[in-house]
Amino acid sequence: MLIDSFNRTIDYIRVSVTSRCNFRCLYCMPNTPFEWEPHENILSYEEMFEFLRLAIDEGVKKIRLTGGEPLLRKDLDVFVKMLHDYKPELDLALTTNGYYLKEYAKKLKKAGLKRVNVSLDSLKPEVAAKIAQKDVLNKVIEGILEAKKEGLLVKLNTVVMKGINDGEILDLLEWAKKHGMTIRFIEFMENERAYPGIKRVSSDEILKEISKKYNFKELPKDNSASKYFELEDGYVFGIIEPHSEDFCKSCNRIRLTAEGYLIPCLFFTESYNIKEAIRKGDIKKAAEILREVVKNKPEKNDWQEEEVSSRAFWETGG
Ligand SMILES: Nc1nc2c(ncn2[C@@H]2O[C@H](COP(=O)(O)OP(=O)(O)OP(=O)(O)O)[C@@H](O)[C@H]2O)c(=O)[nH]1
Ligand SMILES: C[S@@+](CC[C@H](N)C(=O)[O-])C[C@H]1O[C@@H](n2cnc3c(N)ncnc32)[C@H](O)[C@@H]1O
Ligand code: SF4
Ligand code: SF4
Repeated sequence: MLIDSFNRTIDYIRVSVTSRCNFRCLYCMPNTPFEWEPHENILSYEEMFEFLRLAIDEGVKKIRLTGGEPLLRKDLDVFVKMLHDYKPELDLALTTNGYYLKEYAKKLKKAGLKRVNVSLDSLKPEVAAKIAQKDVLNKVIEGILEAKKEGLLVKLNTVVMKGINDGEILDLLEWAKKHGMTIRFIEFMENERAYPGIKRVSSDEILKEISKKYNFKELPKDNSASKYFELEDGYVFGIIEPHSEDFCKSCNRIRLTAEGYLIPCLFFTESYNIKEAIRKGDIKKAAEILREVVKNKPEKNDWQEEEVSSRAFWETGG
């Protein structure tokens, strides 16, 4: 079992399979990064699997594939199948911008993927295009509906930004409700790479907007990043509020990047690399690094102190 210095059990790994993306979201990667890692620096699926097998044997129960845009990496379904076949009861999930989901949903489901979380920031084509800096809405919606049709459990993620999509909170909630999907509204996490003009909408403001039309009650919190709320008719939505004081108390996760960096926390730049150990077949060393990362997880992020992170979301996978 992996337990950190604050007695939190770490049983969730988010794996960024590629840093590349076909969107340029204002809150994440508004500009194309200076240069991409050369191919030889990227872990192969087999190398990632070697490490993840070790982590699973140490108690990891949930693996989420993310990016950049994970569906840009070839044969993602093959990787999903490797993980699923190793431990079918894994909570195996994907976070995607949805653009290529229509094509991939069936294959991913067949390979053993259970869940998919899709970013949906607006229902207005021109607003979605402003945020992603590309005309994306139709393809994203088609992808979401196809994933649902294939029997994947679908959640929606919305980063709420002042003056951009904060007028659509109720519309997005009602769209998600109509389609039987949970939506989570995310507080923008201030980041040096984001477009400078982006302003966060707080969880209180989001809840206030929803309360204009609905009564709801907060549900007991588990170790998910999200708080969940239930409307009177039983529909459940979520809020992800990393600026709140108790957000990190239930942290159960670390991150692995495509270049082999293990990252103790989304906010900080600290990282450790397992590539050399894995390429040498030195599993003992990789296990030592994994324990070191868990031991060095910080108690909490610095968004709570109104600081700005310099860690790129597209590398860590969010
Ligand atoms: N600050 C912070 N944000 C996180 C963390 N984990 C996820 N998020 C953010 O929460 C949002 C939703 O993340 P997802 O990729 O859907 O993953 P998840 O919330 O773990 O998904 P579920 O397993 O369905 O609960 C994204 O904006 C992530 O960047 C975390 O450990 N810290
Ligand atoms: C980095 S993306 C990678 C996966 C995929 N490309 C996507 O957009 O879903 C993972 C998550 O990070 C979120 N994210 C990126 N930058 C963020 C920021 N500055 N604040 C809050 N959430 C952010 C996205 O909304 C998405 O839910
Ligand atoms: S949030 Fe996802 S889709 Fe948007 S730029 Fe970042 S990695 Fe790409
Ligand atoms: S910000 Fe860091 S410590 Fe807090 S929940 Fe996220 S990864 Fe964990």
